[in-house]
Amino acid sequence: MTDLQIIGSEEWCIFENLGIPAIKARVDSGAKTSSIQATNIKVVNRGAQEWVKFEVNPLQENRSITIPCEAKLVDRRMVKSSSGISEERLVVRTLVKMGEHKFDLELTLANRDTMEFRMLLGREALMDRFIVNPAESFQVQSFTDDEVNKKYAPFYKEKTGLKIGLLASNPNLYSNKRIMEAAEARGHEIVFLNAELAYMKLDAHSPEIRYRGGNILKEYDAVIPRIKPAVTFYGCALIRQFNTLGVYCQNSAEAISQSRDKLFSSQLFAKNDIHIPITGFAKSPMDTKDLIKMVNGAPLIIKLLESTQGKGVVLAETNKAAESVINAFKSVNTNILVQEFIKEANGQDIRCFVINGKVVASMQRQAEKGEFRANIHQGGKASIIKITPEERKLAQKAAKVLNLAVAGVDIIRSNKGPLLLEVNSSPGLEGIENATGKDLANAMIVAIEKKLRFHN
Ligand SMILES: Nc1ncnc2c1ncn2[C@@H]1O[C@H](COP(=O)(O)OP(=O)(O)OP(=O)(O)O)[C@@H](O)[C@H]1O
Ligand SMILES: [Mg+2]
Ligand SMILES: [Mg+2]
Repeated sequence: MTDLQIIGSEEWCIFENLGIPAIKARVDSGAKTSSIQATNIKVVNRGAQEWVKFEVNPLQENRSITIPCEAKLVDRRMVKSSSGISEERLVVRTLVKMGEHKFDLELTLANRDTMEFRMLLGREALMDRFIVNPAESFQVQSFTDDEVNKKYAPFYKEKTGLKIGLLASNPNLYSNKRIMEAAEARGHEIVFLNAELAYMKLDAHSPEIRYRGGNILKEYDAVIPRIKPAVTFYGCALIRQFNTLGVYCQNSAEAISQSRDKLFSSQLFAKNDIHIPITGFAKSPMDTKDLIKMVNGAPLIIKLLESTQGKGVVLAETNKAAESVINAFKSVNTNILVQEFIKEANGQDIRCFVINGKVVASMQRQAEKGEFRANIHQGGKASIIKITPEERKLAQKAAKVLNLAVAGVDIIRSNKGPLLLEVNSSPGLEGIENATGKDLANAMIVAIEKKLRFHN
């Protein structure tokens, strides 16, 4: 017993094989296995042996130093988190150095829980080596702040770009992948933020945004909101919070929420002398007949107030059909608008991509045979189109009225001239980049640089 070394409640560990020069561990005899905070965990096969690639932020309250690590995978274990949910944790084995002691250590990769300490040293590591004196710290070896800083000096990246957050839901979407790619290519740091995993502290003195696990999101220069319709309400609250924290948001919460409300945005367009197809809206089914007459009768279009990808857009061919569809929606308290059908468009519409007030790309969409909706999701085919100066002006004005820095503006060609159909605040990139060959993701990042007067 007597030749066991005494250790304190916190100690420095060195992992030469992982490339971690020093990491402070909480000695935790309550835990069997040791654990380390790890993100971006990936299992890779090397012959018969499985390895794990992961990243460690070894310093407390410092996410700017990230060390990419690799170690042998030795086990997968189910652990119960404090909230009672079981999840799989990977266990790796690697060499640790603590003062004169060098030994193989099993480490659980803890990817989610908030860890004040980036590492816990459990019983297995202590057994037959150390005796814990919880009243003391750094009994094995101790480093001054200066020494720690020196060890980490090579890891400090010189900050050359902006720090951008992509506030969205699915990192695998074409548009999101392209935006991440474009920001990185221009030398910025971009972080994918799942809107539903962020939460806020509302406080006059120290407002915050935190992320699942407890990290505080700070030092962001800009946020690109790509909020899906299902999370508009919460996403916009987050954007306002980023704004409060002084972060530039490429589209504002106000602009996004008003563009999502087809009735409200139609009112804004009408008020600003932007031509739209004749549109009616009524609360009561008592007036349905007159509502139909008001938009010049069938065939007419019925639209759910909040819809995308053409899913909530219906063509009613006769007055009778229109009346029953309208009243059916009303009987389930669904808000709809009724609109004159632009037959002469022949299933075509025009999508203009507007950035900072300019149309930067445009395409024509042609509906599938037998379909009037030109949406790509409804089988529409895209092609390049040269828009008229009038259409360009219409698109730019619509984006301006809604105060959107990035907008997808849909226009339909009618006998009365171009009419505005709607404006999208998170226009998709795939269809229009493929059709036009333009790098719109790059244009979005350049637009942020311009707004922030950033020069590299
Ligand atoms: N009044 C109309 N007359 C003729 N065709 C129309 C009319 N309104 C819509 N369409 C067709 O239906 C498609 C879908 O309509 P709209 O863009 O209003 O709906 P959406 O579901 O919001 O689509 P998005 O995915 O573009 O947000 C349009 O792109 C157009 O091709
Ligand atoms: Mg829409
Ligand atoms: Mg549309």
